[in-house]
Amino acid sequence: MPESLSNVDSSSQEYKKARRLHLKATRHKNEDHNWTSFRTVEKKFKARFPPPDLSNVLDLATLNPAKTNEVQGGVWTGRSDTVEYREIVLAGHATKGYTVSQIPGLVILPSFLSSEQQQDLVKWSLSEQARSPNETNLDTHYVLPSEGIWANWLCCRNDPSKDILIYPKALVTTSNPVLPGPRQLVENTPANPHNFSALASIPKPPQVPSPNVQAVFSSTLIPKLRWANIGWYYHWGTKQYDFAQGKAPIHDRVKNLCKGVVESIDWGQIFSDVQPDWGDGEPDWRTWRDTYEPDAGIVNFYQGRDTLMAHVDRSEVCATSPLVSISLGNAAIFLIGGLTRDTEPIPIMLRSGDVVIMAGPWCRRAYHGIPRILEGTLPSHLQSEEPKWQPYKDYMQSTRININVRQVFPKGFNPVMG
Ligand SMILES: O=C(O)CCC(=O)C(=O)O
Ligand SMILES: [Fe+2]
Repeated sequence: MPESLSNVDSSSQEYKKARRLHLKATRHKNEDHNWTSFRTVEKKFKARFPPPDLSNVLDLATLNPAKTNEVQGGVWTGRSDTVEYREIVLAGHATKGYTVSQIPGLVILPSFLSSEQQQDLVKWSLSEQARSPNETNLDTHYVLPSEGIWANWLCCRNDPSKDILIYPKALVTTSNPVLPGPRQLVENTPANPHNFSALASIPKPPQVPSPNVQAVFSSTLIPKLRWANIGWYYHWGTKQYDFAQGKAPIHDRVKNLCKGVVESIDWGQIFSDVQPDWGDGEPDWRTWRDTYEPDAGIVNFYQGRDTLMAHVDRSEVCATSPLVSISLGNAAIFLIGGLTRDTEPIPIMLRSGDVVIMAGPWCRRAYHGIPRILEGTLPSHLQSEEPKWQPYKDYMQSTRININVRQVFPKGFNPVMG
């Protein structure tokens, strides 16, 4: 058994069941799959049996003495010496940053957020962001309560007499074919300043509500929440922003946090020894302190077995501007590779409170994804017994939240006015 899995109990019923299922599922394993390098690594981390070996996973928490309990208390631990990286100093911040030589423009800030900030962002994601005027995956199929699905659930959790049924949209609109679930794999044209008005004019038909869903209580819907948009609305069918829908406000809490992250990094240090090809344009990192202004994003809500397949986020006109990605709750394996799926990705452990920044032309075009949420990794500070935290604690037991914030347009540019 690999060193990193020495805590797995191979005599347990659960392990034996996983082994039985694995043997059944791999009866035809000698067949030639023709997978890309990315797909092969994804498959490895997704596997329930044998559980993945994390000895090649970059886990920067192992460098931090303050994280010893969290790291050693869990089954899942990676290592700090799997790839070449450089430590960077963050202006005005006590924690450290790291840049990985193999992925120019990737910056990892382990434990950047305090326990209080993590709790606040979990609350914000559920109670403020996953409700109108923002869109969620549930809006396609359900007429959601105006106070939001989370507030509705909090209220009837203590008083079942307040439980109201949430009705399917198909009952109130004309019904049509059922669409596949969220985050379908659609190859889209990368946006840039020259083609964005052509992309903006591609028809963006509304998602069709399923005629097969039933009226339900909010407790049934909460575990089905998968995403909520931030700022500009995203059209999943075409994988382009739908500017005609306008823009939901982007909360100061998140905007200021992301601006603080970008300002704390000395980008000269990041791009001093690696010079990715900036194409026709000048390297714009010199101006990010003034020009970085997030205007879109998504909050991803992952349940235990959810994954996010290899993809590139290329719908933003600002193709090099930093993308700031915040991890909360259970830990995950993040894979990041190269400009095609044929580059073998490097696996990185992301824990609650970590922030990742993908910046510059190379990193912003690198394939990345989440093949695995690591069960049982909710840190103790998110398991507080404080009464008001109880609903969040319960929900977070099996959840990872990722707040993924982007800049679509140069600061001050309005696509409607031009
Ligand atoms: O969950 C993550 O850490 C990454 C999410 C992501 O890549 C995305 O939302 O585009
Ligand atoms: Fe992404």
